[in-house]
Amino acid sequence: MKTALIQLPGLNRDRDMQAAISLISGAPPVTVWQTETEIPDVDLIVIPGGFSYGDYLRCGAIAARMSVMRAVAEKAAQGVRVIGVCNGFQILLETGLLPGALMRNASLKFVCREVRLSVTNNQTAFTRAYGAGEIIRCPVAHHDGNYFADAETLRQIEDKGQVVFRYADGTNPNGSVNDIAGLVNEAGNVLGMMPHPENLIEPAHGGTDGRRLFEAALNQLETA
Ligand SMILES: NC(=O)CC[C@H](N)C(=O)O
Repeated sequence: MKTALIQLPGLNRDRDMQAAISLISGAPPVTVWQTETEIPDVDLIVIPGGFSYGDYLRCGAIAARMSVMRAVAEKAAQGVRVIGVCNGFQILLETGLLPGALMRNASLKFVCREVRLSVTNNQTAFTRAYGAGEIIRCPVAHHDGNYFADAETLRQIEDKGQVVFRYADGTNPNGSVNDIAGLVNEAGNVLGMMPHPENLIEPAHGGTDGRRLFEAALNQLETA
């Protein structure tokens, strides 16, 4: 499996994502700079977290207008898997590849802590290695993670099972509606999530709950 990592000024989780992909797939991702208009032939595209363009205007708003995101949208339409984590999730929402928006945390403070997630749909390409309703640990670090969607959109994504991760055990760190921590598009090949699974990959991280997400996305389950 080949992976492309989208790079923009201000992202700071690119090295963590690179390390996770390399460890799990055995090959480092190719880095694709924001001004590129084409993405090489890959099976997975990752958009890491951070602070693209300093979070000016709205988190992810400027990044979403860079040419590389048009290329990501084209690949997504062809069925290529896409994962956006934290700022990557914000960029996917601003690009329109996922529905809804991420507002300022309800506390109006940056939160950096570990939360618990329940896997509310384990029938996707990204979550199929988890049990249904399994509770996993995952770190978060953001100030704009408060997921919101209008009532009609919310009804649709809930009815279609697009919500794949919810904050569990009262650990919702940001006020997200319905405790939504991560969701997929209708086709199921684009995942956006606020928590950072790339930071819980090897025992030195204090746990490995994020590992199975990448193993599933990279089709590495049989060798796991
Ligand atoms: N770790 C991150 O990706 C941070 C995301 C975003 N810039 C925020 O603070 O909300």
